[in-house]
Amino acid sequence: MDQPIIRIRDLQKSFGRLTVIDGLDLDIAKGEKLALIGPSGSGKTTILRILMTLEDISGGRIEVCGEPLFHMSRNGTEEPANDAHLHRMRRHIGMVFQHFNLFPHKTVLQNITLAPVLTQGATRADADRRGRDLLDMVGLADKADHMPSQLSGGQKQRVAIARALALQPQIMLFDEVTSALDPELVEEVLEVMHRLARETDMTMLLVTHEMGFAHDFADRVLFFDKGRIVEQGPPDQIFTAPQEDRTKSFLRKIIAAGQRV
Ligand SMILES: Nc1ncnc2c1ncn2[C@@H]1O[C@H](COP(=O)(O)OP(=O)(O)OP(=O)(O)O)[C@@H](O)[C@H]1O
Repeated sequence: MDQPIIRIRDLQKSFGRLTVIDGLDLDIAKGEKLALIGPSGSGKTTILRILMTLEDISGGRIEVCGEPLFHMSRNGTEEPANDAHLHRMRRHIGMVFQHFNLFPHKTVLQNITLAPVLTQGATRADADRRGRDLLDMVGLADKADHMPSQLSGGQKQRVAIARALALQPQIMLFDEVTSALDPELVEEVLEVMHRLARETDMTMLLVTHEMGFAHDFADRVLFFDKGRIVEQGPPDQIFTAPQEDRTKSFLRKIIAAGQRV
């Protein structure tokens, strides 16, 4: 692998006495599409939140685009060096959450243009133009002037994706983006993510309980359990010929519950 866009070494994360990430090593290549799967509580979301600097770390090292994400502070904890460093690092990464977190009193277009204008100094005209292009890309060109309350859950999530893309990140993190949606709205969101995966060279990390989607979407699937990567490989290998007992038993339960893998 050339210089990885994300490099994680011996990452540790505890909440009090609970160890959630336990010595994680991971290199992610630029443009790679990764799916993180595994039982509830295995630490998948925590990894995304750490990369987004929404959580600090208990030990180890993370580099994003060749730069450390955290520095050891004087009191011995790892944290972003200062606001300027944090701001610079956050520009690399966008995240879409399970709950869309749109600003309820802003229009759809304003939701998308607010951050580029406020944090990246974009002109209103440029932000509007790009915002409308992104709405077109997620199939919501006609909803620019609607309020979030007028949208379905699937539409809200597509706005949230457009909003994250408006900051032009190199890396996008998707945390269970369809799990709060009614089943009939899931497909429209997955379709947008498929298109992003196929048509852009963005690096994408997806935490999901939808194994069929992970299979179709990812270049590499990581199976997590208890804060460690138990097994990883191309989707065909993980889903049709898993090697580890814990992966096999996890997938057996998923299949028994009627899910496509
Ligand atoms: N802020 C927090 N304080 C204390 N414990 C936390 C906190 N955030 C997460 N945890 C715990 O860390 C563990 C890992 O949580 P995490 O959300 O990363 O798992 P996950 O694999 O994403 O699970 P799921 O698939 O259910 O989303 C869980 O036991 C969770 O309860």
